[in-house]
Amino acid sequence: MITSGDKHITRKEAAELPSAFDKMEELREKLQGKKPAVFLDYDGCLSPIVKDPDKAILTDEMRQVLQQLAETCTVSVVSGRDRQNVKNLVQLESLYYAGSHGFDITGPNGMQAEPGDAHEALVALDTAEEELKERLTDVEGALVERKRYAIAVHYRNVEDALVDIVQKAVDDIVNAHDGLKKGFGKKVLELKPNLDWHKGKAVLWLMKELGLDLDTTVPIYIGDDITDEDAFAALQGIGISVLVGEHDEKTAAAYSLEDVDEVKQFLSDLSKL
Ligand SMILES: O=P(O)(O)OC[C@H]1O[C@H](O[C@H]2O[C@H](CO)[C@@H](O)[C@H](O)[C@H]2O)[C@H](O)[C@@H](O)[C@@H]1O
Repeated sequence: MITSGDKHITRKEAAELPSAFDKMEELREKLQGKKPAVFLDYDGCLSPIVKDPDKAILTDEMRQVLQQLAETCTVSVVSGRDRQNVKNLVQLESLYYAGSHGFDITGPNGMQAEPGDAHEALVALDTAEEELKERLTDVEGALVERKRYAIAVHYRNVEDALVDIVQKAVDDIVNAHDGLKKGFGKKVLELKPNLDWHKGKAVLWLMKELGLDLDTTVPIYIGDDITDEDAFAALQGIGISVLVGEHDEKTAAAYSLEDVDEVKQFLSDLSKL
């Protein structure tokens, strides 16, 4: 039985985490007699962070590693991106995809679910999208990216002196819609449904839905961003969490990998365990 109830979460500085490669024996012991279920973030984990979100392409080598892994265990991509967008980037039918930070999930055999009950937020998201585009039309470099159940407002390509304008627009618009809340990421602000749902809940939901019991399965989550912390926290004490690189806050992950190349090597090693 998996629950996501309140539990004490330990957080560390990213620099304190041991490399997953240095702890392969420990990981092997955790997996003894059990199967992994692998949950992966996309940007910064499967594909490097780049200036243009449309250019965050998955390499053929990474696709091949994911394909091989999916032949040995359940693999899911849990992303802040739109679910269909991230599926188009990965292009593997055998994987599960949780998009919009876990609000929108599909998988093999026709699985389709919106377990966070975000449907009612669609009207507020539609209105906010229009308002943001209007407010930011003259801010060079600002990009409004609509996902089914979230809006990303990117400021990576906005000059420092203008970032305040982006932040103020997001604050004003999120405050005008009770049904929405603000989230943070790498050079991005997000407007999301104001609901108690996140990547961690989506991972636990998928495990339950797929009958992945902790007696037989070890969940492994790999991600690089603040939104992945909800999944690291959900798996603390019951699974294996790996932070890729670092972000601005302390982490609930237990192991680290440096970059996308290390993720690829780790996943390849995992499929051979
Ligand atoms: O949960 P993820 O799969 O990691 O998605 C998080 C956000 O990723 C994308 O934005 C980030 O990556 C872009 C491409 O490297 C980069 O340009 C941007 O600055 C990053 O914030 C994506 O565009 C967002 O929708 C996701 O929420």
